[in-house]
Amino acid sequence: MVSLLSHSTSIHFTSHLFFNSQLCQHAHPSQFKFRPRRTNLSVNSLEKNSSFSSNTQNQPQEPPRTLFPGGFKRPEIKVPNIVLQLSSEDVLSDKSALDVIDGAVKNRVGIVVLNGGEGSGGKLYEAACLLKSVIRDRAYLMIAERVDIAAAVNASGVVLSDQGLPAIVARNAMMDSKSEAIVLPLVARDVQTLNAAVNASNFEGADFLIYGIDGERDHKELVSSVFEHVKIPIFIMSNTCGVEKLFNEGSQLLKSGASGLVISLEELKSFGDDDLSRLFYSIYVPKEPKHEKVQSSQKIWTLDTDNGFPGKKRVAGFTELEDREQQIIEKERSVLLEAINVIQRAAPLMEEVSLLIDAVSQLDEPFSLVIVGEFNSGKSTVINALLGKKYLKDGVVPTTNEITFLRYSELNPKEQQYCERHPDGQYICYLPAQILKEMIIVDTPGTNVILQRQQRLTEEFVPRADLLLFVISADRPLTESEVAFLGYTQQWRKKVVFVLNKADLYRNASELEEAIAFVQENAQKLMKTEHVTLYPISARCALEAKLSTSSNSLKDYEESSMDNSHWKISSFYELEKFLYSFLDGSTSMGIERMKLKLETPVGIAEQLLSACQKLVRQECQQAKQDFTAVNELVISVQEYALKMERESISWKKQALSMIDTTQARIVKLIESTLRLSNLDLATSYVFKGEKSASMPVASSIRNDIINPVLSEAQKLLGEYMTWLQSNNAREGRLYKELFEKRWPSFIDPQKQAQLETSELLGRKYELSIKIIENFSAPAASKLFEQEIREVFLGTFGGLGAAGLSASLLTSVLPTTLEDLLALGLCSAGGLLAVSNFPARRQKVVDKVKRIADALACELEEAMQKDLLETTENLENFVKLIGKPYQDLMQNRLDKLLETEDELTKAEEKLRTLRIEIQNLHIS
Ligand SMILES: Nc1nc2c(ncn2[C@@H]2O[C@H](COP(=O)(O)OP(=O)(O)OP(=O)(O)O)[C@@H](O)[C@H]2O)c(=O)[nH]1
Repeated sequence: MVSLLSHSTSIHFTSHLFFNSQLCQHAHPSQFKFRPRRTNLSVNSLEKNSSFSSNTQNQPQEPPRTLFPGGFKRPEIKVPNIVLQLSSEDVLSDKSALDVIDGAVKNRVGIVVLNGGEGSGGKLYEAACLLKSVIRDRAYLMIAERVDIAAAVNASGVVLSDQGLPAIVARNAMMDSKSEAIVLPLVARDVQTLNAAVNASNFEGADFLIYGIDGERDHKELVSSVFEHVKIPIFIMSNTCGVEKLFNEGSQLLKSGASGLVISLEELKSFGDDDLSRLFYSIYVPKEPKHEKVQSSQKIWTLDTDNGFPGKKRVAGFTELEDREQQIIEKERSVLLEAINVIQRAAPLMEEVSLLIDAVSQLDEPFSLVIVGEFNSGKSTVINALLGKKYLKDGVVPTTNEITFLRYSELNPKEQQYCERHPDGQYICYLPAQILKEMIIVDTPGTNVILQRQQRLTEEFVPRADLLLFVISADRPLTESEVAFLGYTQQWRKKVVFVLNKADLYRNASELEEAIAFVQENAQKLMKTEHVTLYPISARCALEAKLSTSSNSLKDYEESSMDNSHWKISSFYELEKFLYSFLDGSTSMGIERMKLKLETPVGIAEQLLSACQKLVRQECQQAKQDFTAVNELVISVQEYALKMERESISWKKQALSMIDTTQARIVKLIESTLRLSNLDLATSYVFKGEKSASMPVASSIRNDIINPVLSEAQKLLGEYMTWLQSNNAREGRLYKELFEKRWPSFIDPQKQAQLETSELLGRKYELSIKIIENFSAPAASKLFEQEIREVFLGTFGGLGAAGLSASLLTSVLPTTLEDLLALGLCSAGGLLAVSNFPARRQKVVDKVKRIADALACELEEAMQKDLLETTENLENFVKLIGKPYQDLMQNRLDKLLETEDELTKAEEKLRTLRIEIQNLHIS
């Protein structure tokens, strides 16, 4: 099984090893993962996407969800592990239960199964919700039988009983409800018999089994048959009572091959953490010295395996090149580690980086030949034929359910092979076959199967392959789904060797030639190459031929195949020759192998880096747009200022017209007062001079004109200020909301709280109101009175009574001109003085106008200042709230550009490395 997690953590049993499925569903927009940012796939489209079904090409192309073709990743189950089985009553009525579970998922328990018990669906749901909130993503939460509840609480999967739903139905229903999820749901079976176990694992594609045993007999059956036939993890549920007994039984079962125990809440409470640790460690034995024989009775799970392959580490290759290869490996390791670093920084949620981490950890491993093809195409038979013995099972229905590594080991003569499930989940078989001395052969589950888990396993493994042996069955040469799968392998730029198997099915040579031409022609087109390596073979015949010879050594077989002129055998020999030549470092093929091996991680790194580049480029673009947008938003406040300026004109007009009207009224009053005919007034001024009482005109100016207009002006300016402030506050709020809505992730609540609009936009100056407040009506009226008095005095002071009496005549005459005429007639002596009267009066009028104009000017200026201060206030406010956004965006942009640069440098280093690998040659 492919491990997508760091091997450095491989031996820890519990929580942190679990794939963080929740994480997958909540990608931060600024952080990339190959996640369904936009996908909202229906079940149908999921199904279409999930396998290379024959109609794949006719479907509208969805952008890929991940680099894996189906867009899904399998959840991984770490073994050994503890499954905690609970009922809803356990969760709902036992108050201490949640604390115990919380502690357990932190340490030892990796899977929690919730049974309905006697409770209703409602109770089960309630218990599931509680459990989910406690467990979070630290362990898998599985619900027994109820797919609906599992989906509703976003559980990791379901456990089905023997009589429960078919696994595929349950899986599809879960996927339907989690259409955004990238991780496939888990489906487990609760079984009691060997048949049910085999059925669930091999035909249903269950992810793991819970196997209930009852007593000694069951125990023996388990060891002898179930563990032999079933490769998926098996967790044992025993009815043994007592902690000590359970402990002993558990440790024996673990040693025999069980993946873990199923325990109840009661048992969990009585087992301490230490007991559980002891239980797991009891199955480990000290690491055997390399090269020593592996005893099947004593499975070894070494604690210090730092990669997926326990066993000896060696690099195949011809001596002359070994040093050079080793040098390149060392350089490659450092370049790749750097690339991993950059990728993890550029796209922290890109889980595919685990492919590269795995590939780096396997740099020292032997070459891997990975056999792929549709189910039933004869992959296992091809491998058996290569190995010279029927090590792997074959059959007409899908038989390979796990990625199986075949590695070399010299076993004792009685033993054929020894297989074990590595804690990382990989299935490894050690065989004494010659060809494995130089390469690891990897058997994969067939593609185009109804069992999605198997399909995913193979897809996930493809990037790690050094060479793919693509087995095509002669009875269906190059199906549409094979074409799609081939396309996927090319996405990873894999070298592919084609095998047209079951060639014995053709009736004659011309049929065979036709099929070869067909496959070759299409493969050339698909792989866009002139040269396609294709071997038509009959693995079955080749195996039979090998088995019929006394020894399975290459030499014997060679002789036997030479004797046998039949092409069915000789063609297989050709394939074998090709593979062996591949292993010989002294030949160009051997160099080719070395290059392929070295290029595998480079290819993965290139893919990931280019995906990262694309992502970072997109983010950069987005960041630039955001940066421009935020700057534009800050600047846009100037438009608001202009708009306010425009609208303030009408306010100013109103205020000025008030002054104008007042001035006109005062002028009118002055004109009507300053008349020669206004004898009473004149007399009173002339005779009483300064001592005369306040004139009625003055109080009229003050009380009837200025005072009312002042209060009116105050009201108007108050409204003006309110208009300014409310517009400002509204606009400020709008800006604040705009920033927050548009870039919600940038908000720092603490800082934001300090930026309350009311405070920043509150009233401060109100100059225009002050101008009016400072305008004193008594002072103004006094001034006017003074002026009027002076006019009278200046006119009549020197005339005496005669002049004045003459003016009596005029008291009935209405106009000033008439006044003058009358005066002129009456007293030529007073003419000069009196004739100045209109000019004096005009002076007063002018003075009034001047005062009014000055006031108007002052007020307009103050109103303008108020306006500017308010809009500036808003501008400053917008600048202030925009600043953190501008800074953050600038920062983000700088970081992205830096990351882009780092990615480019990493790509350049990879390019150089690739060239160095390409330049490897036999000296
Ligand atoms: N006629 C003929 N049958 C073959 C040949 N090779 C394999 N078969 C048969 O094809 C069937 C499938 O073979 P397997 O080797 O199990 O195929 P597989 O690809 O490993 O199948 P999965 O593991 O299920 O993917 C078996 O019945 C084999 O006996 C061959 O060369 N000729």
